Amino acid sequence: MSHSLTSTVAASATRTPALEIRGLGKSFPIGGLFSRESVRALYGVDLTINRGEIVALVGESGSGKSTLARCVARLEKPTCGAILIDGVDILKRDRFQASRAFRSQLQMVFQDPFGSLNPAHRIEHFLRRSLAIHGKGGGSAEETVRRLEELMTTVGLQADMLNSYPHELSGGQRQRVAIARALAVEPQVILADEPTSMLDVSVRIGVLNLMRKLRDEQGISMLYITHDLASARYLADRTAVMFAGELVEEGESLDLLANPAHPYTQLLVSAVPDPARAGSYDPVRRAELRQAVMASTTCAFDGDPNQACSAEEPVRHQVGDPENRHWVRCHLYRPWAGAAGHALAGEPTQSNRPASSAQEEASA
Ligand SMILES: Nc1ncnc2c1ncn2[C@@H]1O[C@H](COP(=O)(O)OP(=O)(O)OP(=O)(O)O)[C@@H](O)[C@H]1O
Repeated sequence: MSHSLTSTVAASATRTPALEIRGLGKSFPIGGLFSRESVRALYGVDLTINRGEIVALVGESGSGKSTLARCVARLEKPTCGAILIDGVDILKRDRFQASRAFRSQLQMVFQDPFGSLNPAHRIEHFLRRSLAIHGKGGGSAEETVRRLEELMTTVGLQADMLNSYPHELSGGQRQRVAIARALAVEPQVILADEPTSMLDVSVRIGVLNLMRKLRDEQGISMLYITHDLASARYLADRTAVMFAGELVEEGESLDLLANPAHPYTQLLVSAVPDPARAGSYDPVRRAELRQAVMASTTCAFDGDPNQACSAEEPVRHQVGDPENRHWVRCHLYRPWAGAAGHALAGEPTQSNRPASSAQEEASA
């Protein structure tokens, strides 16, 4: 898809998939040359990002977010699964590494705006190179210059900064250059791996607003990887939660973060101070919650983070209104425990358990 930087594309996300991840798995061999041991970093990941949609992938350190990003970016070879862009499985099309055609569909913005720009070159060099490699510079020298300036304006930078070196720019400005470099290629999907985590809090919001603008005005889809739930709520249409290499919950961001159903999501949410929720950050409650989760013997929280739910894998349960496309995979989930469906809510009593739940269970 090609889009002019000045054109305005419909703001609302369509339900047409831009990026589909199906059954993605990745194991890393460990223990040396003759070892057969491996660590499972990803398992059975299914995730769809529609056109003009931002999906946040959240999880704590080690949950597998970066491995997923690296597999999707073709920097790592998945053990199994499929990755489709516009319905075409790129793992089959680009057998060993990312092709130029693939790079023109999907671009990455990395965490470190300092490391991703070679200090020896002026900003103009990075953008001009992207335009040239992907043939997006236009026919004439004037057109290329116009395009360079347009890119700078789009990301909120002065055109005369094209002559600057990376060290002359602030972290936020450098991240904007990294985004401009990705935009130069006119990608359908941007994969942003913790793009604001190394930036000052004061400039983070500007970068998030820029990403929003690109979605709303150009219909670009984004996979936004972060451990910051507040920014996921602010930016992403939907949020998916990753725990020990598996997606355990997904839904519209506002609904999911207001009504977390998986104990892991509840732990993440409980760690975010929120003045809107009275007493939201209660360290005692959080400690109790973590203890309850860890004491459970029926799911991955039972001590071995690489172990799937002990006896059998949990299936997906719809949470609340189907319109919110909110689901959870957890044996502890009790649909009858109320709208929030909190996984750690106790067993239902005769009085709070709807007849329909009992019937559903009986007929299952
Ligand atoms: N090259 C590798 N070799 C062996 N194990 C790896 C390798 N890369 C990742 N892992 C393991 O895979 C799991 C997921 O790691 P990953 O870096 O994807 O997590 P993450 O959620 O991105 O964490 P962070 O936010 O700290 O980057 C971890 O247990 C990690 O130790």
